[in-house]
Amino acid sequence: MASTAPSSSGFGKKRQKKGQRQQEVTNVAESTRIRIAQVLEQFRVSNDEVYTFESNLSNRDRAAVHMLCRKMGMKSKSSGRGDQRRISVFKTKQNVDALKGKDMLSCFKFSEEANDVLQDLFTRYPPGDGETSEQVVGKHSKKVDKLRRRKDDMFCKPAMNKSEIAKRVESLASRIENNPNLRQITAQRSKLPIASFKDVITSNVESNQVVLISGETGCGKTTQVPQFILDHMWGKGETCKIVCTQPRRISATSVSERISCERGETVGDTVGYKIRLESRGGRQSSIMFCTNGVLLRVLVTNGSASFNKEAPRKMGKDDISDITHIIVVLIILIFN
Ligand SMILES: Nc1ncnc2c1ncn2[C@@H]1O[C@H](COP(=O)(O)OP(=O)(O)OP(=O)(O)O)[C@@H](O)[C@H]1O
Repeated sequence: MASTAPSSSGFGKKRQKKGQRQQEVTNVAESTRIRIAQVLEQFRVSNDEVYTFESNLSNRDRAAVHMLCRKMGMKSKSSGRGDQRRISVFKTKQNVDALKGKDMLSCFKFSEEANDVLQDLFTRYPPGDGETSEQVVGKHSKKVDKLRRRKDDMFCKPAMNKSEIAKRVESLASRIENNPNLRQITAQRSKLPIASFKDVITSNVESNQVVLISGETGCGKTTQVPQFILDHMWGKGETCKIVCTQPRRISATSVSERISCERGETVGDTVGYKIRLESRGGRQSSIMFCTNGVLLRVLVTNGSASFNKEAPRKMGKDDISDITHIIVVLIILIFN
């Protein structure tokens, strides 16, 4: 429980001030917070060292900038008086270093300890995604490496330009218009509880690295969220690769079938899957369903190619560097 008792100590005052700031930030309109986050993110990935906001920000907006800056590991300072008060944002050395290595962002780095745990886990239980244990821990030939690399383009972004994306969007709209069955499915989709959260979800996904979505069973998390993101990206004329994990192989295949059906397509077109011994779609699929094991293996082997010393795998970054969104299913059970 938060204490509201006044305190004369410096620490108490600091905490009080922090609490006030947090309160001010929660009072800032969501659209303003998103806009500020976008401006800060653009600055963070730019080569600029300082960014100064216009003097038209209110006290609350500036408080939001301070808070978001701290969250993003940057520094901020206000200067000037009255109407001329402005807030400037500065990068720290860590930001600059991270930026220098931004090509490496898609590579997951594990601590020594985590590497040991994962190595042990994968040696005992090699992830089953179609390879036999022998292939995972056994000898590795250049030929197998080459073949695997070619096969793994299913995690690459579809190569589509703006006009191809526009054609896809138009073709979906005309399929819905001309097919009564699809029209009915589309009408049902628009009545799902998650439908009214489409914009909130896409704007949050846009301005945050991690977004947690929780909703009742059947509200539409699994089938709708990947499509919200896809339609949003296509709406901007951008291609994407959305990888969604499912706890079971059967759910990975059935959900990809369901979403394909909702779009009047067959599996392997816009939506595909990759599970043990089987896959549909590939590079051309913008949404890929796979088991947690498949994704983990791809992330781990790319994050640390020499992670398993017995079987150094040089898969190259191509496997994951194209993934724009990862949707992981978390099942949280609440017992009363
Ligand atoms: N194969 C299917 N055939 C017909 N309707 C389906 C099918 N799969 C899903 N639906 C419909 O789509 C709705 C949304 O399902 P979805 O799986 O996206 O919900 P969810 O929020 O992910 O549920 P859960 O938390 O149980 O995974 C369901 O209410 C159901 O009516």
